[in-house]
Amino acid sequence: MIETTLCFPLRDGGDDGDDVLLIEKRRGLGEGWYNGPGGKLESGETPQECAVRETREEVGLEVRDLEKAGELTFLLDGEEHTRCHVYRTRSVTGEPSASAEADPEWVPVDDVPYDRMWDDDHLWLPGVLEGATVVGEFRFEGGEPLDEAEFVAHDLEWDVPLGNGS
Ligand SMILES: CNc1ncnc2c1ncn2[C@@H]1O[C@H](COP(=O)(O)OP(=O)(O)OP(=O)(O)O)[C@@H](O)[C@H]1O
Repeated sequence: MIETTLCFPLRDGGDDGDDVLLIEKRRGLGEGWYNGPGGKLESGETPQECAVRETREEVGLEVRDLEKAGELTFLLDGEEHTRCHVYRTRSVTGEPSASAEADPEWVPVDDVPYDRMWDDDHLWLPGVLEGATVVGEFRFEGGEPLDEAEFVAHDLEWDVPLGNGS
């Protein structure tokens, strides 16, 4: 089971509502799709530390005061494949810059390109960007790699207390 994180930095976008910092992933799992910055936990690291590090490494932003927004489990052919800790934050400093892994872009929350993201994202990300908390389970079938498997079922529970995600 792979343990991963996603971080969704938010800023006030003026009259058009909030913006969220998304990346277009340039390599690896989910290449070519939009997502938040994030990745796999390193040994000895808490999920929150991982989300901060991955955001710094992938897009050059410093994020603080992360709020735990979701706990997602992705199953592939009935086996737990990936657990993903989801965070959001409004404490963001710096200007986003591209890396080998990611092309960053501030996007209005109302214009998130769900048709260019993982098939499950449109089910949970809108709520997360509005401030809700979610626990979800998502079933994929068809073997590795996960990003070529078929999304077949899901189960979501909203407004679950999540603590703050050590
Ligand atoms: C199945 N539905 C899904 N929906 C939304 N997001 C998903 C996801 N499944 C994986 N993710 C995220 O995708 C990133 C993989 O990235 P990451 O771990 O960096 O993979 P990659 O193979 O590039 O690894 P290395 O760069 O070699 O470490 C990581 O944030 C992970 O949480």
